Amino acid sequence: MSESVLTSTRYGKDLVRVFRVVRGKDFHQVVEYNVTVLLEGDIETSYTVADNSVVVATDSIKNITYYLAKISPHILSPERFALHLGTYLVSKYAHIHRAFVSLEKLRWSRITLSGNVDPHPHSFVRDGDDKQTVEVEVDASAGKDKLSAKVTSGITDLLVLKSTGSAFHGYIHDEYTTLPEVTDRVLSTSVDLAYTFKPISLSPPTDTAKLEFTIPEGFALGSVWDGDAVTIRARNGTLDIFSLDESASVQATLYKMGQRVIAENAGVDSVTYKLPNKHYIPVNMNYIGVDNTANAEVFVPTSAPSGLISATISRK
Ligand SMILES: O=c1[nH]c(=O)c2[nH]c(=O)[nH]c2[nH]1
Repeated sequence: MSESVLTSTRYGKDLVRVFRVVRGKDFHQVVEYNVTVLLEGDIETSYTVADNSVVVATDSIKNITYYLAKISPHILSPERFALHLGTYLVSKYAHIHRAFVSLEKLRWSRITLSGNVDPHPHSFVRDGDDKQTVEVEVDASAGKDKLSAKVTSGITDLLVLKSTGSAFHGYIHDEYTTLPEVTDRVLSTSVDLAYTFKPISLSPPTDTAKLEFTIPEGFALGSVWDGDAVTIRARNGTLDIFSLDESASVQATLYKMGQRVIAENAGVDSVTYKLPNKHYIPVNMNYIGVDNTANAEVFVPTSAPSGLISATISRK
């Protein structure tokens, strides 16, 4: 026993599902999040000597998440809601020094009815499996009045495919090579990208009971760090490059996507892409005397194994 030592601790609530409606006069706005909240602080004794007096129950962490979803003016912005929740937790509990809030925002887009141009005021459709992601770390270890935060946001599960405009040749040929070189192929990937904003300092709540909280100026709507605007630009830029690039490889296309995110978003320091190469393999029909190679039309979609190409592109 004496040869072991507790070297890190972190705990909290995972998979908190929360939906919020904001009722305006003419329009409703809705958000659905999957939230994870983890805490670090002076909690070692709960592990080492079963001291529960230092434990904010994970059930209470869940309740705080719902309560903030009810009262936070920042609920519609995943970055700002996560910052509010993290800031609240480290401010309320003296012995909690860091809060890690991760959330996924599911797509609910307004329905436009047939024959109408205006979107419906309170009906929505899940128009894609891709999710907006946010990871916020609120750090109070330098003092409760000196809060700082790191914010990483992104997109995951954005499934794309192009039926031409992609080649792959010139790679190493040796005794292990079976892959034929191609000047035209189907390219498909499920885009996962995450961009890191410049670090920010936060104003702690002036009154934790009233939950007054000042959002850092950078994350105000319309600023270069406005999370929703960055997400829309990153999504559109990624889809543009994917469609327009005459792809020499997933690697080369990925790099162009990353350059575009850095160029278009002054508040972003770096962006990491993870792109699985979801292979579509032409079916060999030689056995029946049919050529399905040069202008292949029939493919086997394969989910495994897949290539996995990743890189981080940073501001110089
Ligand atoms: O774009 C690609 N990059 C690779 O590294 C690779 N490797 C492979 O087998 N096919 C591909 N395609």
